[in-house]
Amino acid sequence: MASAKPAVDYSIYLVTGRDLLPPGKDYLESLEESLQGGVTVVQIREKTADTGEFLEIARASQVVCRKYNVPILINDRIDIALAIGADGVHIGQSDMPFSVARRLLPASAIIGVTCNTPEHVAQAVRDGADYVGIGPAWTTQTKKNLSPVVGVRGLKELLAPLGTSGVKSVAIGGVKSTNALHCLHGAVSTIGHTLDGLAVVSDIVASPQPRDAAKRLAVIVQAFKSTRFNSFSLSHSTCVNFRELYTPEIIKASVGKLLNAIRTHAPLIHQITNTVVTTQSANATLALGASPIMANAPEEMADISKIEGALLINMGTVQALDGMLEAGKHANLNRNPVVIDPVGVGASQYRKECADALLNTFQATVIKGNAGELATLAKSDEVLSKGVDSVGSGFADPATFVLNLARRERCVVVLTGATDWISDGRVVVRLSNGHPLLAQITGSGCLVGTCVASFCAGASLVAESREPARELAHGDMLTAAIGGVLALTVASEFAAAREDVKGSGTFLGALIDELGALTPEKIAQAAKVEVL
Ligand SMILES: Cc1ncc(COP(=O)(O)OP(=O)(O)O)c(N)n1
Ligand SMILES: Cc1ncsc1CCOP(=O)(O)O
Repeated sequence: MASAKPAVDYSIYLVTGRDLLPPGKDYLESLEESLQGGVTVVQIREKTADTGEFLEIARASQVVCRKYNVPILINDRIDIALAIGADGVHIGQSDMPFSVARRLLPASAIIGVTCNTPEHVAQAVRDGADYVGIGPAWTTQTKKNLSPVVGVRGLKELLAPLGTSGVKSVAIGGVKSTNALHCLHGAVSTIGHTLDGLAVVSDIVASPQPRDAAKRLAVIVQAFKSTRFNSFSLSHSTCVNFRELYTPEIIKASVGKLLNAIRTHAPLIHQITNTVVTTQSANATLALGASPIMANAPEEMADISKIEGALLINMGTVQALDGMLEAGKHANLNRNPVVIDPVGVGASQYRKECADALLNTFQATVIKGNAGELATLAKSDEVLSKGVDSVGSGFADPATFVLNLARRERCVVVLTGATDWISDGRVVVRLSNGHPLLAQITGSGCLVGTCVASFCAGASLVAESREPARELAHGDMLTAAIGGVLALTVASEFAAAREDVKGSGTFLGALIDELGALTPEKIAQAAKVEVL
């Protein structure tokens, strides 16, 4: 074993699995190709080999790893690690206790520990582990007796106990190039702790081209790591003064540009929405200048999400959860923004489970809801719901609430009500437009979701940077969310002021008309925007 602790780059952590090799693919050839593709650390995991065979495989693998100067770790077997002088070991919760492994191994040995709960992580930190393998992030066929899936949002909870310990972390379980960016972006603790890498078996080993498979992952991890603001951590506000970037004047001007972009490009707004508001949502989309498509079948999601636009998932009548999950995954893959409207999420346990499934399966760009809905998502009992409505006067401190929820869910949060509150985890904006008649029509909140999705598509179309390896959605989604809310609330004021509006029935028609008649100038004149 080497004398000094090797510096390990955990970015692309390959765990071997010979059973998964494609027919005809040689193990060592696959390993070497994956190293050429950018694997930065290798763990030899042999669940079926006897000791002699394991030793032979480990030795042969070490020769290949040394050629690329990549550290080699051994799964479970301290004896094999000692025998070949490996760089370290990976141990699970039911393997050799950490203290014994530490005693048996040289001081220079890297020891990594599997952690499935925050308590496991806290213990690994106390023990002095070098890194933790946290997960399972998703379900996988690769490991028997898999622990319960924690999901991307669970990874974030597992990162929290690492604190300032310096212990490194990799996510494991179902990690693939198709979900890698979601995993990295979503798994950031509230104090800004990010993953150090991704641990992968099948996405590389089962590939006939492991070099390409490793490269795909490496590009994503490197791009994520090089992003200056890859987390919603407090440190942001010390680097950039966001309140200078987002003044009310700048916001109003940017919203106008997004409205023009929608009108010019008519982006596709894919909406999986409830049966109550489908027609009015489609009409509102058309009025704004975008192009609606209402499509629920999982089979069509891959095709629909290839067209540039945005996705709205409205949980008002959850009839198509499979379609919603599939649509969200494909939207992330194609870098289309995703707006989630968790309508009535507090009304039933089923809806709560659906919302969890959605938020763990793909990364939302914007979550929009009333106080009761967002309180349910945040697991707060400060505001209660009755059906799809919020009960009571709302949060005592809505600004802090939206800021924290945005940081927790790693997206823009829109809290609707008489006053609307919007945050991306860095800036909080208060909007004070709207009219009481909005409360007299069904689905006015759903229309906000439609407008926000349309503006997100507009923001994506005019985005200055388009880096698919680094961004799950291109463009300024904070401004987009503000634009969507302003469009509906400002239009509602114009509609309510019309002489032909006699009540809620005529108001709805006038509202659609006024959405169609909105201009950047009208929005800029009427918008009541405060940046807090
Ligand atoms: C990086 C990494 N994380 C977790 C595991 C799982 O290890 P363990 O819990 O010991 O289960 P087996 O791998 O032995 O099935 C891992 N191997 N690597
Ligand atoms: C070893 C291990 N530990 C938790 S999940 C897992 C297997 C991960 O394999 P894959 O990357 O193919 O999902």
